[in-house]
Amino acid sequence: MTTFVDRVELHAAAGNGGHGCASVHREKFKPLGGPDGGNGGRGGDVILVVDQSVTTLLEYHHSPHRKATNGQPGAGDNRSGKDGQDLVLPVPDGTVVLDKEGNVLADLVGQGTTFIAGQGGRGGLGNAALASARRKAPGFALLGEPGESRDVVMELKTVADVALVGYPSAGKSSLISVLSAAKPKIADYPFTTLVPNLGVVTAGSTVYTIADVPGLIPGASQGKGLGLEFLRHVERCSVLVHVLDTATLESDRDPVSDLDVIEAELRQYGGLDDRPRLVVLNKIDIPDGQDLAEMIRPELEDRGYQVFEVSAIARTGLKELSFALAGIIAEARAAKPTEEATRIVIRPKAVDDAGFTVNQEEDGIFRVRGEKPERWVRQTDFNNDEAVGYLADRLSRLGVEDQLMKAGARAGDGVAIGPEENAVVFDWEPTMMAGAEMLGRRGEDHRLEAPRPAAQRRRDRDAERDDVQKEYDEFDPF
Ligand SMILES: Nc1nc2c(ncn2[C@@H]2O[C@H](COP(=O)(O)OP(=O)(O)OP(=O)(O)O)[C@@H](O)[C@H]2O)c(=O)[nH]1
Ligand SMILES: [Mg+2]
Repeated sequence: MTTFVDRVELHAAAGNGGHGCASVHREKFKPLGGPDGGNGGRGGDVILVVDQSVTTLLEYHHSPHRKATNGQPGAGDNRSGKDGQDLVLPVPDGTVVLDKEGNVLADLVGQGTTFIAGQGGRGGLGNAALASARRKAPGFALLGEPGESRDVVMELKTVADVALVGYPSAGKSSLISVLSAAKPKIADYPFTTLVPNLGVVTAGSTVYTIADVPGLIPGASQGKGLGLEFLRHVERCSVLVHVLDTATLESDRDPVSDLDVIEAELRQYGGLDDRPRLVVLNKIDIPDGQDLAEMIRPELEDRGYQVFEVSAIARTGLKELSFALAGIIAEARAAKPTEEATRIVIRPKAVDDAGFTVNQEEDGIFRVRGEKPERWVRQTDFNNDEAVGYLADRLSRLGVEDQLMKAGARAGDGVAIGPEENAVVFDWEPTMMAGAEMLGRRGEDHRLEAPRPAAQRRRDRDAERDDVQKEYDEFDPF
């Protein structure tokens, strides 16, 4: 039996960035030759790419954890670390990527369409790159950033040429099993098919795909039964085939009213009106079925349908059906102007790149959120005072200090940078951030210290800021 997995969870872990290197050039008779620590390499991305030769998500069902390689650390003598390798994961055409809450992140259609599921971490700058007029020989380097780790859900919206629609037990799965090499599960009770099956049919020189999906019942378009799940798959097919049961034992049904019910559901769902349709009358191996088929054929043809009488069990009428479908598909393909150009899906930016927010929380802590401040914190080696000072300069230049002050933060207040689960917490000292390791001064109450007059404080800060500003005008690594 072929297993068809159309919904999987993927845990994508991008590679970490390599750390920058802090090193001093050494040469005979030149004891202090200047900083020459190289930058760390970028961590590899985890990238999803549509590959039309891939038909299921089964592989990710079996091994859902995927990791790209890390960037290498920088080295002395200005040697940069090697970048990590991107991990390219092939996915079937029609894969929809969602987050855990069910929001669509990307809809991947067309060979080569890509989506970055996990972004590799940036490499840290080495001390050579961090040198500036003011900081001629930095004794520190930036850390590489951890790669992005993300859980996504991938769903397959079938991209088949033909969709078989009909009531449960009309014989859709049986039909696909005899038209193609697919071996779907077939049983004698409703809703056998829980996920779509995909079969490949060869008729003459035309090769096309046919999707077998869960049976429809009245109310499907409103989400009854597996209706919506099912209709999601039909959306992309270019031909619809009504599979009608000519031998149903349910007394209140007959093929023509079945057809009306299904058509009403399709109309309700919408967007499928332009798709060509044809009708298959199945189960004519049963004598009553054969009689009924002959009786209703004229009515269906009057409605404009091309009608095929078949038996999936006795395998009759199949050739005519598969060649008729091949004809319609060949025509549809010829009418399609050109192959859709490869579309690159660029992941939307999560937060405003330049911005950050400061909020005081219930416990009195001031929380700073924003891409840059959070990144800078990740890049900082808190065991190195100079690196911590550099971080303080960066934050001050971005205006984080100003905002903290506006939000009412006072010297000694707790400031957290980053999300709740993963933040770095400081005791705040204006224009000088101390690392968490320097928190030892318990018992001192900053509020008791005589504060500088506000105007003086501002002047001092501005003077310092100008200095920092100048340095940054001269050099900004990002
Ligand atoms: N006699 C006869 N029985 C058939 C024929 N085609 C299918 N059946 C039987 O009808 C039952 C349902 O067939 P399926 O192929 O599972 O029907 P389905 O349309 O896929 O059903 P769902 O997946 O529930 O929507 C099975 O017991 C089949 O053996 C046929 O041509 N003749
Ligand atoms: Mg079925």
